[in-house]
Amino acid sequence: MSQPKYSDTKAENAAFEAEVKSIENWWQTDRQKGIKRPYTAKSIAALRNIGFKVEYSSSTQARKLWQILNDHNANGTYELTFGMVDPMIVKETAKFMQTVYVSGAMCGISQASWPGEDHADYPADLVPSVVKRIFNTQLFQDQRQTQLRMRFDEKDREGLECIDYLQPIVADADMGFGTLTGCMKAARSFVESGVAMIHIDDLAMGLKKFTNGEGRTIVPTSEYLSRLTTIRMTFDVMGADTMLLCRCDSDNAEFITSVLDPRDHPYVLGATTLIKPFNFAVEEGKSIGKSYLNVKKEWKASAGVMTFDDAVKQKATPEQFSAYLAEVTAKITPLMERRNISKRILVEDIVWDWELPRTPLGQYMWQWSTKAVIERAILAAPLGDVTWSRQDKPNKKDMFEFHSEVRKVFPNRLFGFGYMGAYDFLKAGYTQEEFESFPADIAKMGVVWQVQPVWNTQGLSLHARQFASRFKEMGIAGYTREVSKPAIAGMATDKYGKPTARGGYLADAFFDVVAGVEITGTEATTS
Ligand SMILES: C[C@](O)(C(=O)O)[C@H](CC(=O)O)C(=O)O
Repeated sequence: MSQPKYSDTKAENAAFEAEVKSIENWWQTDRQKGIKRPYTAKSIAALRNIGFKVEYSSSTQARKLWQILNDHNANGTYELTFGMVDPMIVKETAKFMQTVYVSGAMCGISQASWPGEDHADYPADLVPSVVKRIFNTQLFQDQRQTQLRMRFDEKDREGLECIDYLQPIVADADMGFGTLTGCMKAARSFVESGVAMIHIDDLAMGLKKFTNGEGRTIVPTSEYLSRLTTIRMTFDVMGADTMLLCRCDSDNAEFITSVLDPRDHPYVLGATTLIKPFNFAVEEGKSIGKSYLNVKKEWKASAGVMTFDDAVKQKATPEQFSAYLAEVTAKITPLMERRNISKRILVEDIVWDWELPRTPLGQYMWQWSTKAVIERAILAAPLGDVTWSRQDKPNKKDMFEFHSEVRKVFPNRLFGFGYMGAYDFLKAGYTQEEFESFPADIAKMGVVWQVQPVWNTQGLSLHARQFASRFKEMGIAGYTREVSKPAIAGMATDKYGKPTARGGYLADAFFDVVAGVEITGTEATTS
């Protein structure tokens, strides 16, 4: 019979109390102390493998990233990186980039066994598996470099490049893969992959549209906060310092899945003329061959679609409306109370119905605003380490307002920002100079981690297309001239002048060590 884990319940209590204390102490560290949890250290301890501490590489990488981003924040500078999925490309960027980004969209299109658009419909461990491959390659390249360097004596080593291959990896955790337990498992896989930071957003699963003119669909604030809490709880249970980037996709969102959270009520759209439901209008439109978008536009106009507050404003005098606003903004005011307050002040019922505009997929219509995005980001911030408001297109006013308002509440907040592939700064009203200085300008507001996520489908595709066409023309002789010779010339070489790209000497070193041959210093050979 095996030994029981504890000699008696007193020993068990002592081990449990020690675990609680160690969590409390950990939460006081510089890295952790800014996070506000809605649960206790005791609850986390009660979910742990007590007395069995695993130190994850993810924590090491997260602490490194935390330092990098805080240094940028202190200096008003920034890290600008791009999306990568191929470990060998990551290796080449190590000399120039401090971080690596693994994009969900790029994994979905190029790494899943069945490719697709950015729906996060691939297996939940796909992005972690890409991160793991990249992280293992980083370790390998670092090990290869150690082996190469240790073959030289100290003086000769001075002329050899010495690269930090272990750039922290930031990865896309999309919407958290559905259920609470799904979200937990995804977070666990990310930690085990060696990731430094993941981002999670407030989008609804399965409702992303790309080209049909429909906007994004978000989940209620409460669901977004539970996703973030689930991730944070998983990190805490694992004892991982992994960073959490709270991405908010409410900018330009058009729909919300549910109206259960009163914090969302001011932004839900309702009909002020009680016509037939939008759903019916869509069916009728279909039967006579009208496009969905036209039906939507016409229906919204006939139904007088607006927020409840706008419906009140339309009926109230300016004094009545100010009195109404003063009451409803004093605290979280659900729709029912908004109705009662407006009725008391205006002495009439406001005709307004948020069920009529529901779409054939059940979404409620939503009026996005920077204020709504700011409110979400502020609620989310204490659970995470970095904030990112994803924008459909660059917008000067929103950029400034968002970051400065969040900073009024969290003065030292770190932000991330993604440059979507189709962004056109000049069309969005920026001058060329403003565009050039944009990354540095937003860094001054705390936007310290910046990314171009979709380089794979732009830069890499462009290079591949150009190379394929050139290869067709020049053949293998041209390849040697234009590709292999310059590539080899650019590689670090071993002490005998051989290029070191794939680390053949590392492979051989394992054999040498087993055979008792010394592999360091001037006696080493690299044959
Ligand atoms: C950043 C992003 O989440 C990604 O998966 O790379 C995408 C990128 C894109 O679709 O342009 C996103 O911004 O939603």
